[in-house]
Amino acid sequence: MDPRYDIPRRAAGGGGGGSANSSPALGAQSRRRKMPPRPADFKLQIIIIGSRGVGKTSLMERFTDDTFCEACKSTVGVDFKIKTVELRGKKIRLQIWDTAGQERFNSITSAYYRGAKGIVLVYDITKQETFEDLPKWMKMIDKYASEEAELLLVGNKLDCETDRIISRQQGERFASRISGMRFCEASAKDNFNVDEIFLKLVDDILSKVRLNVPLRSTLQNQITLHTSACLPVLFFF
Ligand SMILES: Nc1nc2c(ncn2[C@@H]2O[C@H](COP(=O)(O)OP(=O)(O)OP(=O)(O)O)[C@@H](O)[C@H]2O)c(=O)[nH]1
Repeated sequence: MDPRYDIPRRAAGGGGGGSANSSPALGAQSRRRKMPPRPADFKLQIIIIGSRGVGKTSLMERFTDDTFCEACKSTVGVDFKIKTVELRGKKIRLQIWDTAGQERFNSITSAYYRGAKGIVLVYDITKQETFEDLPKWMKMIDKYASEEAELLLVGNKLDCETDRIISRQQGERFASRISGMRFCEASAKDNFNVDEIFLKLVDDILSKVRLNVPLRSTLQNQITLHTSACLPVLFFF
């Protein structure tokens, strides 16, 4: 067995003694395997913010790994995951920053706002205080984020409809008062609207940048990390 290719050696030599180059079959195989993955066309950062326990980590992990944790540990400082998506025929590498909801980490998390091209602000539809905290998060955005950043308000835990405290209309009304802010409800647990949140945000970022300056000069070379997966595009907005 050739340890490099996991291919039985006899496939290379046609009965023994032949070199790898003498077999068209292995030649094609090895060429295929050596092909480096197509590099991302664009790279951009998205930050997820919101009060403690609203489901920021859960939304990120559902999107990047399609997993859900019933009893996650609270995030300390910041964490991130990478996911590569295909959109408008382009390969886009997303670096998603998951921030701690606890106020004591604000001095750490605020440092990550500046580089974000998209901001996902999350509240829990079953917890009044997480909705009341939204103006506080908007102040953080005004203070630390780029004015160009795309904003998306997410009411999470839609699967808990019977415990709902914040109506959809309240969420929509809050978002409508902020210029350019989109709104949706989602469930990390049920995997409802999760891909759509991130893909729509990326699509909005791409549209906006395209109107102003060439994408490559603004979005490329911000980060260089490994690739994980590709997704189809499904919009609900
Ligand atoms: N029912 C339900 N529970 C959820 C959902 N999303 C998250 N949770 C639960 O809510 C709790 C908090 O989720 P996290 O993802 O850790 O919340 P967070 O916003 O990252 O919390 P911090 O890191 O403390 O800021 C966990 O027990 C999750 O299982 C959801 O869509 N539905």
